[in-house]
Amino acid sequence: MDTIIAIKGLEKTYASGHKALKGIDLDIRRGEIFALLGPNGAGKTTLIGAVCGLVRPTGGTIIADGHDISKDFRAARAKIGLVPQELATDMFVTVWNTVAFSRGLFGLGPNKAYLEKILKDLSLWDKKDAKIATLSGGMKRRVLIAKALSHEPKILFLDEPTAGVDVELRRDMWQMVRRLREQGVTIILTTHYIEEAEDMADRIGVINKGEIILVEDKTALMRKLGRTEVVIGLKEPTSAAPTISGHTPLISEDGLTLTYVIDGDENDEAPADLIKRLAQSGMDFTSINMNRSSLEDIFVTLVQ
Ligand SMILES: Nc1ncnc2c1ncn2[C@@H]1O[C@H](COP(=O)(O)OP(=O)(O)OP(=O)(O)O)[C@@H](O)[C@H]1O
Repeated sequence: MDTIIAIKGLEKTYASGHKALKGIDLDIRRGEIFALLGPNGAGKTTLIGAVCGLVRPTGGTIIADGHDISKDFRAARAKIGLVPQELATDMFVTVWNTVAFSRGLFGLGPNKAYLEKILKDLSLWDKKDAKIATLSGGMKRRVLIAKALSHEPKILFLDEPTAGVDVELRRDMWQMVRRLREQGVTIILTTHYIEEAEDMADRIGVINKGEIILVEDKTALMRKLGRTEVVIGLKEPTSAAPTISGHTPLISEDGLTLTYVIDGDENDEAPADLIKRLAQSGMDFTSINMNRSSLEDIFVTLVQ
């Protein structure tokens, strides 16, 4: 497996004495989309900050594309683009100039064709001469992304990219993320919108109280921890719940609803099989509902 970021024993204790990262070990694979999930205050921003050189770790090592962040910072940082949560500076500069300036910070010469392409991809081209202060919140977000991409990074961090963003920008953003991945860029994102991680990510990491509690392939995670509830509405109340293929249902108080729970690691056909057998048993049912647990359910269970 080709690792692009290797984090070992990473610790951060703030001056306040708060331990925000407690010995993080994490490998990010080249070319993947990795979603880092965690509740408020879990340490996501601190972890990203440490990799991007904004937070000075108090222990451990970070290697980004072969460069040690603390010993070889400039070379490591040149590989990384960061889309932070907020735009801090540059209010009176034009879109074009701020993006070109960001590129220059990495010692790269101007590349008009490249900058034009990213501005066009982000629907910012017609705003290229507008001052940042005159842009809407969504447009400012697009500028942040353009700045992060200005030096052609191999690794892109997106910290809560879609918080407070409208539907159109969210869609554009994910299209762009997919395009970048196709070009071989590795993407690490944090999000509170778990359905986005479910849609986009190849792997999921969960951080809680400064510790990584799980890193898993998304599909494997859904399979392992996800479950399906088959809810059967009955015509007549029952008190005797039929056990089918080893599954004993929960019976509602009125005896009219049976809920069978099928674990995620069972056969894909298990729910259909169960329904067929119920029908064969002669039971008279009026409705069938299937609820699959989402990544959100899995996440809440894990963090609890
Ligand atoms: N500069 C700082 N000084 C002291 N404590 C800090 C500092 N920055 C962050 N913390 C604390 O470290 C912990 C981790 O914060 P961090 O911002 O990394 O969490 P997060 O997972 O990004 O949270 P959120 O989802 O709310 O953005 C929190 O308890 C926070 O209060």
